[in-house]
Amino acid sequence: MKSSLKHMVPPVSRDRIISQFPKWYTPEACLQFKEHFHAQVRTACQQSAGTVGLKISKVVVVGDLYVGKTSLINRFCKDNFNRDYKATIGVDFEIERFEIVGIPYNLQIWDTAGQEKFKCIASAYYRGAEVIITVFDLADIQTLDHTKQWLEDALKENEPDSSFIFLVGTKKDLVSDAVCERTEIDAIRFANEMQAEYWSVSAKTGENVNEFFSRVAALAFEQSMIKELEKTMGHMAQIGTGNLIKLEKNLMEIPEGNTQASPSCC
Ligand SMILES: Nc1nc2c(ncn2[C@@H]2O[C@H](COP(=O)(O)OP(=O)(O)OP(=O)(O)O)[C@@H](O)[C@H]2O)c(=O)[nH]1
Repeated sequence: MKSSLKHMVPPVSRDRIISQFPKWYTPEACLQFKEHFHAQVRTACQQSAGTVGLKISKVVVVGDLYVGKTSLINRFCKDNFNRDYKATIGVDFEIERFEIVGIPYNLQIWDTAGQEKFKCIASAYYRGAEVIITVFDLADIQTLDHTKQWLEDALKENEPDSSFIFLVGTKKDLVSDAVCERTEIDAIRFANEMQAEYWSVSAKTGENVNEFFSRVAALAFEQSMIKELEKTMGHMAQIGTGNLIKLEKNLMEIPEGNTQASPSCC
């Protein structure tokens, strides 16, 4: 059995540096099509590099038991893979360090138990998730059917439209390309209904795992920077006049190519 909350002190690891906006897996189910960080975010990062405090975003990973949630996280955070199954008891978490456009940034990744008997413990940790990752097994199509329920449960604990949602098919190494392509058609339909971005990955081979988490980190980081800039702009408007000025356009509405700054599906 995997222990719950076993390490309160995260292991020291090297920062993962992201300077370009990582690409989506498929344009048919992607949250944002842009190729660059938002201009205002880039400028703010350059101006404040070395002076801002550490930023952190919470990620929760949910899905049926045995779909490979722990393996996905372990492949990314520890670059290892264990063939033996050890059920997660309740929850566990890892912290992964990034440097995005010069700013230090952490993802706090919560691994939750898929077993029914641990569900009430795990669901207590859903709150405040900037990212919800719903996982299914590409080799077990039934687990895809259950992802909507997992997402619904996680969304109940969070403010509406406050989280980026990802749908991830695991164990890509276990299915042929033809089966993977067929399953992806259903998965992409699910992802669109869930307003999620879709990825197929393998924890065993590592295929798409780093690319996927880089995408998660970049989207969550940019979103948190935009929120902070909006707060600062609102604050400056208040200081400037002594009265509350309602900003006509907020940063989220500034068009930049086909950027979608809010967590919604294209
Ligand atoms: N071939 C293959 N096996 C995988 C992959 N990912 C996970 N597995 C195997 O699937 C089994 C379940 O993996 P876990 O990561 O423990 O599943 P989980 O979703 O965390 O399960 P719970 O903790 O019970 O919720 C293990 O035996 C893993 O070795 C993968 O990408 N490829």
